[in-house]
Amino acid sequence: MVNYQLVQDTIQKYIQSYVLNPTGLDPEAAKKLSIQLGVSSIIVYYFFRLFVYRLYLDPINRLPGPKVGWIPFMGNLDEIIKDESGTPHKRWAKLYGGVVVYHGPWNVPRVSVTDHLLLKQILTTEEYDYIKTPETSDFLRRVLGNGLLVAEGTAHRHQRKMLNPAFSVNAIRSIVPLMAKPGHRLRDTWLGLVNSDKNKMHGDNGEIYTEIEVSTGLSMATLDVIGWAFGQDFKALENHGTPHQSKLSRAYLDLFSNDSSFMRILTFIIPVFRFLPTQRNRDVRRDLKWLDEESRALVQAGIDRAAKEKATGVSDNKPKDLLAVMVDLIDEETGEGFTAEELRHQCLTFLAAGHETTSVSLSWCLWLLAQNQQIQDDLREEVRTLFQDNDETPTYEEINSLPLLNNVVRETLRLIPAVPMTSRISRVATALGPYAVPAGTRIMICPIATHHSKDIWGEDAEVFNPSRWEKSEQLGNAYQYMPFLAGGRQCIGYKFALVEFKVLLALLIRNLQYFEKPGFVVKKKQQVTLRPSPDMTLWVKSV
Ligand code: HEM
Repeated sequence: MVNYQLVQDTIQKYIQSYVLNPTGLDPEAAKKLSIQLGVSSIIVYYFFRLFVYRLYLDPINRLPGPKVGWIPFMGNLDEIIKDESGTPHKRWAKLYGGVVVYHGPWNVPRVSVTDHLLLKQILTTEEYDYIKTPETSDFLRRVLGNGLLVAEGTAHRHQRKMLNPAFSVNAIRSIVPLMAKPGHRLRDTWLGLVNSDKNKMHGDNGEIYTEIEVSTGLSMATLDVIGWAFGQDFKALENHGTPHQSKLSRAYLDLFSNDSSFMRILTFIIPVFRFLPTQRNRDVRRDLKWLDEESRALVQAGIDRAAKEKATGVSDNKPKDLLAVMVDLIDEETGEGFTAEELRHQCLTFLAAGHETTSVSLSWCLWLLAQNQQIQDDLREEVRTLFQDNDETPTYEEINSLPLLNNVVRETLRLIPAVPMTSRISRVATALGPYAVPAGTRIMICPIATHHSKDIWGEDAEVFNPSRWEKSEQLGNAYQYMPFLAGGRQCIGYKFALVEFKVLLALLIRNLQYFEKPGFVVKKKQQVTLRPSPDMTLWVKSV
């Protein structure tokens, strides 16, 4: 046990013999002086560390990059907050090249990489020398569980190898019919609104339109798709706004809401603020509790279903859902499958990573089509060929056979990638081109910057032009076009997402026409994904 009296006596003895006796100060003045000295040393230390070292002495500053902004200790945050997500990074890439240093909160240096060869090095050749930043992983782990998205090193390699079969073409082919169900529901909901007297608006041309906030419906529909993929009908869309709405959909709606309050920005700069007893923090804790409860029930139901089907032999000829495949996965090395708790974490990962990304992409896609009526008409015509005999449940092959649908999806993900930026931290000292990069350096990977580069895509790089993909063999390589990232951590669900995107879009475009709402100004806000802010609202007519 610490003897505090002894510690205090010893300190006093030292102050007496080394400070008071030589200087002749009385104890009160000495106390004041030592407090002053202590405080000024702390200020000098932090000034040196956060300002002098991070901006001038850290060797990383040899890389080219912009000067810091006017907010003290906040690096280039003024530019980052003022502009849309990725815009400063695009500008810096153009001004300074494919590898740029800028500074984040507390002047922490960040290296933005847009050069495709260096991206290949980071994402593939030296993949495991770069890990996700601990703050991002800690934040994501709270919502997504301890699954594939936040795993690192051998744990990641192991989980990825085990989970790959669940996302194979064969596995996805069998769930395509399930993906169509939420699409039918959402289309019918919107058609119902259009055919009702609600939300009617008069256009300048004398026509009558229905105003629909599309983001929420799309979010509920994509959550339902993942629900079906896990063998359950979440009824997120059906029960939205009713007392029967599930805790799962309420939690996700709240967690992914467009909350850009001052407190949220402060929490981003000072992470411990998330422990303050604010209403927002209380809501987040409640949402996480709900996710925990619901994911437990979901996984247990999947395990019970699999056991029952095995016992009765029913499963043999039936296509398996994603959860059933995951329940059956066996690690070749250990002969073990996932435990219920591991399955729960992976499910939480797929639920969150899978539904939000696809729903924001669909929101942006409808908005782009609303601005490009000719492309929208052409797409509708193409899609109608698929639904000629009124069978609205396309197969995997059918949905992938439509060239314009394919190009519209690719182009939407190029122009407005749902994940415009992601970050890594170098685990070991390395070199990026001619520049030495110390261990612990933050690396920003900005697909949006390469996606908008005129050098790669030509003068119309920032224009929605699906026809550019007709000559796709001449277009950007895997490290220039990367809505799903590239390398060993490329989105495991990308085939699932592309098919889901196409199925939902085809169903939603068949009988509905989308228009921009006059005067509606929408911003692209990055809250993990690039969300429309405010929620996307369009004018709609039936056709
Ligand atoms: C349009 C839809 C989607 C987009 C744009 C997208 C994009 C991405 C991106 C950029 C990453 C890499 C993040 C990083 O490492 O920093 C990623 C990872 C991941 N995505 Fe997706 N995603 C989509 C849909 C889905 C779906 C439908 C699922 C699952 C059902 C899914 C599951 C995952 C998982 C588990 C990871 C982590 C992979 C790993 O680290 O090995 N995503 N996604």
